[in-house]
Amino acid sequence: TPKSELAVCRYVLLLAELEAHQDAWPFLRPVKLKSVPGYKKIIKKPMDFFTIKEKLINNMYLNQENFVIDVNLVFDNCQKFNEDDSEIGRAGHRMKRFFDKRWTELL
Ligand SMILES: Cc1ncccc1N[C@H]1CCCS(=O)(=O)C1
Repeated sequence: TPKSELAVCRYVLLLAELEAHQDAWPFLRPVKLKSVPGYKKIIKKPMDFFTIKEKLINNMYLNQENFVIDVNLVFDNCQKFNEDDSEIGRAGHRMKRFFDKRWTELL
């Protein structure tokens, strides 16, 4: 339906903007569980922008809520594992602020 097509445009556009952001580098691919000690044990549901894109392409987001849930999972995992005052922690806060602003602007 036209409504859902417009909704999909919103996810696709926003995902592209997230991936293009200068602070996106920690979130572009799944965290390497073998090279980040503790991550596998501490973070129960890893998520990243590439995985979100694959789910979008495979039509796994039945509604926009599930898309927002996965995006927020990226940032919640980041806040859980990384100090606020760290390179990746700060990038996560900046990316979350950017996403929240753009998602609202595109409403
Ligand atoms: C988001 C996150 N949280 C905790 C640890 C690491 C990461 N991201 C890594 C992703 C692979 C490249 S990197 O290793 O530089 C950064």
